[in-house]
Amino acid sequence: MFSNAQLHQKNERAYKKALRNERRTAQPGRSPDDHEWTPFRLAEKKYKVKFPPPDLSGVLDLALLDSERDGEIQRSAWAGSATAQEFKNVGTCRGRKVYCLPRVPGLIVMPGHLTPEEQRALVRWSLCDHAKAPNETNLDTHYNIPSEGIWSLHFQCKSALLDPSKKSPDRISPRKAGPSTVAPPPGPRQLISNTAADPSNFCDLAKEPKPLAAPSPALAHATASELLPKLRWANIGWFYHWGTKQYDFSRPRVEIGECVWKLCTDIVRALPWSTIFKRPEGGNGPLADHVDWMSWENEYEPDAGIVNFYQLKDTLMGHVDRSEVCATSPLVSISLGNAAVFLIGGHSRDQEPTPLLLRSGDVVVMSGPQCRRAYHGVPRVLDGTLPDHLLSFGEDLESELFESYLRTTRININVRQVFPKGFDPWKQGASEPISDSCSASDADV
Ligand SMILES: O=C(O)CCC(=O)C(=O)O
Ligand SMILES: [Fe+2]
Repeated sequence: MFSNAQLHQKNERAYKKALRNERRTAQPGRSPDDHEWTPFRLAEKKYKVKFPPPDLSGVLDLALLDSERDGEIQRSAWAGSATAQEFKNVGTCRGRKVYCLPRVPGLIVMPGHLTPEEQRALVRWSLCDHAKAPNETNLDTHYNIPSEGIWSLHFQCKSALLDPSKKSPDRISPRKAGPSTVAPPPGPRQLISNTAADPSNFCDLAKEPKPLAAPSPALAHATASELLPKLRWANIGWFYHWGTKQYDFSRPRVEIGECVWKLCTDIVRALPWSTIFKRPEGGNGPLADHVDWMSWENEYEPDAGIVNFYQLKDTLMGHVDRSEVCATSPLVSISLGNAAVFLIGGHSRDQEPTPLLLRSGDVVVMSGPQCRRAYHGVPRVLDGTLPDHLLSFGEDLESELFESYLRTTRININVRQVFPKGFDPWKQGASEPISDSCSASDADV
């Protein structure tokens, strides 16, 4: 087995062997000519390529500015460049530096914003506290996941392996399609482009039927440890309906975990908004006058979101988060675990995206009308980039399980505000939430 570092060195035997393999297995003529792809798709393709490893010299890697992170960067074979893209320091937030990218007004990057302790606490929160009922995960569409949640059951499976006096939990049964479930269309998952929500169409979108997704047919019983790598997302706050890509306001919102709610509100209150949205010297620069940043300090109220769990092979295709009625208020995005290439472009895929390297503990905020409705995606999770502080949870079994899970994982906590302050969905005609039962929705299992 060759190491990741060897696959990055052109004169290594491993590199040459992998290159020969790649040439043998490449299937010429399968993809359309490059000129048929939009600049966003081209960038996705570039960073997805497994071998030869993509060149990250055009990827802005702001961790390189921080000498405290030298070790973390040098231990992995991946690094971007601190000069790849234009950026400016616009002040501090909670004592850490804040950067903006002039190419994407409203995009805020805070490298290394979270301490190692905060990162470990958020990993625990994501897996132990959050990825379970009443929050929905992608696994719920297909399996009857017991209420303890997938992480606790995985822990019980592993404990039973080490201690024969402990009983291993029963295998998890697959769900059966019900009379009201709707099978997803055959073939690869459709990229449905949903209507952008706004206060004027909210009522119609809220009334659209949101049927339950049908489970995949013929799934076998499985252990929690077998299913854990298939955990892909856990819902936060208002329930999201994947079939229509709209929120389902007929289901009551689950409170956001206190630690995440507080972290996001502290960040939004402490950001130097007047500098971030300052019009460039002497001009009618691109920053619109109507950006409502002055109200965010008091009116920011996160109420929805998602925790994304990426295994090393997973990607998130370019998309726009347009289901929130409020199209400007800050979206807070927290990266944990392995690093990734994040692409952010403009309002169409025709605009070439800016690539950023996001590492564990980095926080990105997407705010204002240009950035909140910009195309963005994650074409690559970078293997071997887990920082040491996520390999030191402790000495007990659960700590070991966190460490081994994280070696192949990136977690992203993505927190949003659906409604502008003062907008009352029930006065607009949305049906009141009816029950607190946990239904299942479309998922990649
Ligand atoms: O994983 C990320 O950094 C971005 C996630 C994202 O864009 C989303 O959940 O909509
Ligand atoms: Fe997104």
